[in-house]
Amino acid sequence: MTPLPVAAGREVARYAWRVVSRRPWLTLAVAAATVAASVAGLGGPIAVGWIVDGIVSHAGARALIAPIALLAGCAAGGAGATWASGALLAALVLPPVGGLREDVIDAALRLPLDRLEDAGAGDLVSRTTGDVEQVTDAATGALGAFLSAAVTIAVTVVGLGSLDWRFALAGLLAVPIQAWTLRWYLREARPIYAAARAAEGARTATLIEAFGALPAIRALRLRDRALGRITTSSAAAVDVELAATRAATRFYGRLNVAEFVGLGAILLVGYALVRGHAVGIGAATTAALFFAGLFGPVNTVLAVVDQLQQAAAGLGRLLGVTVAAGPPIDEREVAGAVAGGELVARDVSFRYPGGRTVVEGVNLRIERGHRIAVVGATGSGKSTLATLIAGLRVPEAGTVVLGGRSPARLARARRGRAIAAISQEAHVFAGTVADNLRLADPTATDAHLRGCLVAVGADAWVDRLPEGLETIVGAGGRALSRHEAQHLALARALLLDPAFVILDEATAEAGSGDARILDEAARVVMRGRGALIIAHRLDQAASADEILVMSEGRIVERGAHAQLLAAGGGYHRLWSAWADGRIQLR
Ligand SMILES: Nc1ncnc2c1ncn2[C@@H]1O[C@H](COP(=O)(O)OP(=O)(O)OP(=O)(O)O)[C@@H](O)[C@H]1O
Repeated sequence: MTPLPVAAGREVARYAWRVVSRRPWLTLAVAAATVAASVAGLGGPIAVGWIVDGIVSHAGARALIAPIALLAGCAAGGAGATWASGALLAALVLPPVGGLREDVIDAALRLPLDRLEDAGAGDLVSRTTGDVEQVTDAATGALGAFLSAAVTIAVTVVGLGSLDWRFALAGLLAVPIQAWTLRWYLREARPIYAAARAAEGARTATLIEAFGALPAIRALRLRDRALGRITTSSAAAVDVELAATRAATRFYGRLNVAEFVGLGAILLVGYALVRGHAVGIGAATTAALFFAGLFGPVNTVLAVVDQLQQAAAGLGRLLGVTVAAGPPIDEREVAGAVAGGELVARDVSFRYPGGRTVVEGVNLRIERGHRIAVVGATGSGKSTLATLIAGLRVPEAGTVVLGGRSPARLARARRGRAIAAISQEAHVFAGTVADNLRLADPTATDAHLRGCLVAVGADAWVDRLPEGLETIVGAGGRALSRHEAQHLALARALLLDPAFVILDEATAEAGSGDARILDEAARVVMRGRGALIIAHRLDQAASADEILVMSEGRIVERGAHAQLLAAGGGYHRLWSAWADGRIQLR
């Protein structure tokens, strides 16, 4: 297994920059509100300093008016600014972050099938769940906390310096300890969090595998083995979590030492400055309170740095999928490629990771209006060839092109009208029958949908459904038979109106009523288009313009039905055996 790529730090920074630079005024407003909230936070210590000075100089009660007014003003202003900075930051970052999951799934759908298979479902699932949540949590909480704490620290250091530069210097004594602590923590934490994400991915993969194989696990009584694997992967994840907690505890312990050193230094400097009449007791009090007010923001910055780092790592994993998929291409490029005419495969070879070559040196040319059928024994590579021609997999050697573009590239179009592939597993999406059809064209009217169902002969059974087109089907709805699912997929392909169709369906027994209906529907879908049919029943191949006979990944014979029968070769033998019912292709 090769996990999907992770975007480099540069890509993550570029994404963050795109988010803030797209709305510069909003970004400036966030900065202004955050600074205002931090400045307002200094009002409390200053007011207390004034009160202390008033007490020391035996001033009357009137001396309290100014500090109380300052306190009230700063409290009201600070509350308003804090609210504004949170609301503005949310308006800035939440819309792009909110769309991340959809963007990643959209990108994953544009990736070649083998790339996704090689990465395993667990990788994509953990990215679209754990990583998206981490980034969203950071955007809604940690990012705001970090910004406001960082600005508060900067403003407070300036405030300390404005009282007396020696206060700022004393406060900065804590910085080397904090910096060292942070460096130590990040060095410790980074591999721990990377391991935690990996362990979580492995645990998800084990669970998905176990759920997927539930019937086999039951049938073969592999419960203990499956449970054992889940327990091992869970224990590994828990161990890493414990290591992370231990590191965090030591981290906070060391930060307490930094606070002690900094506050001690400020008090000592304050004592010396007051004795030397450089500052008043009020200013020294304000300085000590300023510094004590830094404990929270410093802890916040240092604590969320690590959450932000994890979120940045998660963002890297999410952007990695979009970078690997490349940007979506638009309909004009698809139309240009289709206008280019033929779908051509040259010397195409392919093997699954770690396996033998299953398609080798295949050449074929599909013109518009022509039908090519591929026949061969089970396992000869027909379905794999279909996915290569459809652009769902990328050849290991050789090329597949349509109008100068690779079908894999064209498959990145959101609604590619170049090539439609119908596989053996026609998936029924949860939703109404109409929803299932509209995946091909979201703007299609009900009349248009009905037209497609009538054309492929599926209108009769759809009309018999309790709510016709509006009947809920798929998971949680009415279950459709494989034949109905295939029929619906053919109607959807007709609605998509592609230039080429690749049909790889094997749902019905030869000679059955279902087979005749699906064959007729397939003929309607293929009409006027270029078509590649993976013939699981030889009668599907007989009327094709050209038949390719595949054996162990190679095309060993090619020609029209009559021509191949007359040649008396492999196709002749296959046909005779099939017609006698001695063999059954899949
Ligand atoms: N996803 C996969 N990963 C690894 N090997 C695969 C995969 N799919 C197919 N194969 C192997 O590739 C070879 C060709 O399979 P393919 O499905 O293309 O043949 P086929 O002629 O279409 O067979 P069938 O008619 O049974 O579908 C087989 O040996 C098969 O086991």
